[in-house]
Amino acid sequence: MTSLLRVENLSKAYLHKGRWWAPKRIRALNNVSFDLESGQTLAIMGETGSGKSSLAKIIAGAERPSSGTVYLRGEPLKAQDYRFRCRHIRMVFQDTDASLNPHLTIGRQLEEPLLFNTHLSSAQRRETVSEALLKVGLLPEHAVFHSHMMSTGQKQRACIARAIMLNPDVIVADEALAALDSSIRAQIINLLLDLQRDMKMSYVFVSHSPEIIRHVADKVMIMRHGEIVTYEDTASVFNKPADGYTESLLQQTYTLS
Ligand SMILES: Nc1ncnc2c1ncn2[C@@H]1O[C@H](COP(=O)(O)OP(=O)(O)OP(=O)(O)O)[C@@H](O)[C@H]1O
Repeated sequence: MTSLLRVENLSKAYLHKGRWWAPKRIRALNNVSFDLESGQTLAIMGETGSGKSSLAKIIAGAERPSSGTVYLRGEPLKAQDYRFRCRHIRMVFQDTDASLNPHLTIGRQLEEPLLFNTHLSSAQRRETVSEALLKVGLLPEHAVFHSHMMSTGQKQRACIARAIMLNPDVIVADEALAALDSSIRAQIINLLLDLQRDMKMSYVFVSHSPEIIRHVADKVMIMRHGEIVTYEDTASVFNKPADGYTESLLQQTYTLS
């Protein structure tokens, strides 16, 4: 059976240009391959610089791979096909202030994906924005707010609302919970789980927190130096860590509540 998302032999190298020395190639990803099924959550863990964000950005189309292919339902995704990818794969980031435009109302920002990707009338767009705000636990009235009028938790809810506007298949969350305090974090996790159940989305979850990963993930991928060290069911990874590196990552303490 065809997987929802297939990542095949993905590699990424960055060129670090120095002023006094020759450009240096940094290999961020090296032949990474995996499959993600519909409705499942994959968590990606690894030490700083292991390639997690590079992988997340390439899946979401925010970065181009040096080589390799991402497939959605068996169809290869082309780097230039931004509109198609936008409909199906959306990204949620840690920094809500950088993600939201301070000059536009929340409603306008949520409406944008509808403007560019649908033929809905202005009244239908307003209605869809109100529905999305309610789905993420905000009020239709928040449509006229600017981001500076909202708490960090509310801003992350607005970012999630924007991500779900086009009913995507996959949401890529890169440390999306890291900036939240623990009680808000628990609420947002529950929101994401509810949305996943209702909308049958798959998640790719980059996180440093073993506790969150244990709670949300079906599968865990452990990365090191741009390569996959482990890719297994969550229970197997936690019950029997394959190596000392995985074990040390799982022993880091973060709190869920
Ligand atoms: N835009 C970029 N330009 C140059 N080098 C980059 C760029 N993005 C990432 N890198 C390099 O690629 C490697 C992998 O970085 P990446 O951000 O993917 O790792 P990470 O596991 O997400 O790290 P962290 O947990 O610190 O976010 C690192 O050596 C990093 O310095």
